[in-house]
Amino acid sequence: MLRVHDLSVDSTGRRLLDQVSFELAAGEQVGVVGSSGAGKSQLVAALLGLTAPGLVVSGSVQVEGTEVVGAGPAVWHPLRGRATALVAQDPATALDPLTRVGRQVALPLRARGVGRREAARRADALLAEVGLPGTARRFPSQLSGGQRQRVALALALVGAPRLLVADEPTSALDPTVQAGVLDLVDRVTGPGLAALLLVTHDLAVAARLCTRLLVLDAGRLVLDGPVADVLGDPLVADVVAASRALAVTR
Ligand SMILES: Nc1ncnc2c1ncn2[C@@H]1O[C@H](COP(=O)(O)OP(=O)(O)OP(=O)(O)O)[C@@H](O)[C@H]1O
Repeated sequence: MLRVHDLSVDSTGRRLLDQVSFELAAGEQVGVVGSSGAGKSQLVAALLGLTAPGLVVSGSVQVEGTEVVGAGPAVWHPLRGRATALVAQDPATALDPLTRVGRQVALPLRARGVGRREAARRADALLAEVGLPGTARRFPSQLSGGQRQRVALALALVGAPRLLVADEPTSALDPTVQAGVLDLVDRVTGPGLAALLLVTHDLAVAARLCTRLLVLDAGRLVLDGPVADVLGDPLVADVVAASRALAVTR
């Protein structure tokens, strides 16, 4: 699904991501953990062609065999939403506040030539699948934060992506609704379904959803292995301490 080799991201005079290499198989559920500033978001951005202007990406990222480092819209167009899809931390970045959620979920289908009625029917079905039946005519402002993140997930799933990248998908949510959204992410990814790359501060969450963990520290990939091996590694103690400290300050 994904082959990453020597991926680096540089700012002027500073390396934010340093020669990261790993592979991710179809249907694999992999967590990316690391303390604040470790480079998790830079990794996600570089993988998905979303690196901020002014930063320089080097190395190689192949999405299902297609090289995407330095690729333009023509290369990304057939991949975005189908090969890869992103669920960001804040659903507000994915949703249009002025468009009813059913229409938002239907729009990518319409863009692919699906008829109006069929697109609406499929949007309704997808909203029901993420636990929001009957909400198609609501605006994002008429939904709770957890419900909005479910709509963002429906939007990410509409193209049946083969890799779902979720960057702290529940950290903006109330703890009481976090579990429901994570269960949903778990239900729609895994063997035979989409692969998952889950960025999280929370090792417990990563351990629950993922079979393998990547640990970033100061832009470097310092560990990559099965969850049990990584959690048992002394290097991870620092990450655990950092994530606990963060949980307390939050
Ligand atoms: N546009 C930018 N220009 C220069 N440096 C940046 C830019 N964006 C992020 N950085 C720096 O890159 C480093 C990695 O940031 P990144 O956001 O990837 O960390 P993170 O692991 O996702 O942290 P957090 O868990 O706090 O979100 C940080 O030191 C950050 O200050």
